[in-house]
Amino acid sequence: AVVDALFGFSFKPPVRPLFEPILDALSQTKVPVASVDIPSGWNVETGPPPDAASLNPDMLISLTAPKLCSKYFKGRFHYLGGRFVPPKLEEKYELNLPSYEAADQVVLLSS
Ligand SMILES: NC(=O)C1=CN([C@@H]2O[C@H](COP(=O)(O)OP(=O)(O)OC[C@H]3O[C@@H](n4cnc5c(N)ncnc54)[C@H](OP(=O)(O)O)[C@@H]3O)[C@@H](O)[C@H]2O)[C@@H](O)CC1
Repeated sequence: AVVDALFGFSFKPPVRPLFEPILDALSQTKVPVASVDIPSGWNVETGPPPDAASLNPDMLISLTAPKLCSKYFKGRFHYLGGRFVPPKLEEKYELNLPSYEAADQVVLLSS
């Protein structure tokens, strides 16, 4: 698998030309791609760019809490990691995080 951790929630489209070949390779490869938090090139809320061939990873590992763009994820496995949110913060922002099993650091949200 290829781990995609190039851009996250601070990415502002359009991608600068220097990075275009990397995003093209990521979106065209037949090797499964595992994206960390935000698939590179996606908007944190609105997801894949509408006017470009975008990256569609096979796996998404959301961090802390799934971002809005995760509803556009069509791959096989969606995990959540980042088991460090204090309960008071979780309540304040109504994060409704799932329960982690035992000492697990990730939880499978959908497959
Ligand atoms: N912070 C936290 O509390 C937490 C953070 N977390 C994690 O960190 C991730 C966010 O990391 P991040 O904010 O450091 O930025 P990220 O989006 O990975 O990269 C920015 C870089 O991209 C560049 N760049 C931007 N646009 C570009 C373009 N069009 N074309 C080319 N380059 C462009 C930009 O360059 P610059 O504009 O500064 O020159 C900069 O170098 C987030 O997704 C989550 O996974 C979580 O664990 C939760 C807690």
